[in-house]
Amino acid sequence: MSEIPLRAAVITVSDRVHRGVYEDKSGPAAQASLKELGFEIVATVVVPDEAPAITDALLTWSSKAELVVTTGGTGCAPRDLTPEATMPVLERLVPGIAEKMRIAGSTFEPRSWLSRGVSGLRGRCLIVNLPGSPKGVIESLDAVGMVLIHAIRLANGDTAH
Ligand SMILES: Nc1ncnc2c1ncn2[C@@H]1O[C@H](COP(=O)(O)OP(=O)(O)OP(=O)(O)O)[C@@H](O)[C@H]1O
Ligand SMILES: Nc1nc2c(c(=O)[nH]1)N[C@H]1C(S)=C(S)[C@@H](COP(=O)(O)O)O[C@H]1N2
Repeated sequence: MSEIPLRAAVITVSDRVHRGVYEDKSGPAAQASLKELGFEIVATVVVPDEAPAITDALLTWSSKAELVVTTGGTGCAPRDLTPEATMPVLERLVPGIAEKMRIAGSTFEPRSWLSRGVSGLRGRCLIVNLPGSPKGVIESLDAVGMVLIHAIRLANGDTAH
């Protein structure tokens, strides 16, 4: 078993959750799926659909975890800008993870193609944008769970295949 810790931070991007209009169900859904994959959840954060807040949270937690996932704000609505706030933080893209999530999602929800989420690496940390709905979170993590872990092991120097 690899010695690499599997610490994950979950960032919920939602104006309405941030304002308390409704309870965050997507963040807890991500936590549950990640725990099943063997991750320790080191942070759960809620931020509005504001680029500085999203970018700051990514910068903070990418230095303290091997995986940071965001949920929400990946769509085409005017305030959906999570991908745009994520790109400046990434050093290397891992586009296949986002592509696989969209392809897998399309079997459940044809509108999965409208998630503009990105995925990539900052140092040894893998960052992945998930869609905002709890259903989208679960479906997406189910589709890429093991791929995430392999990517993290490689990024952290465990290159055994
Ligand atoms: N964190 C969340 N918890 C529970 N439900 C959510 C969450 N994010 C999204 N959803 C559900 O998915 C739907 C579409 O996602 P959308 O991105 O519009 O929500 P949102 O990010 O909370 O929106 P906004 O940022 O405008 O408040 C929402 O109407 C809601 O039903
Ligand atoms: N697997 C999966 N992906 C999904 C969905 C879903 O239900 N399941 N919802 C789609 C919808 S309806 C939208 S609008 C986009 C963007 O959602 P977001 O803006 O909440 O991130 O995610 C898409 N991706």
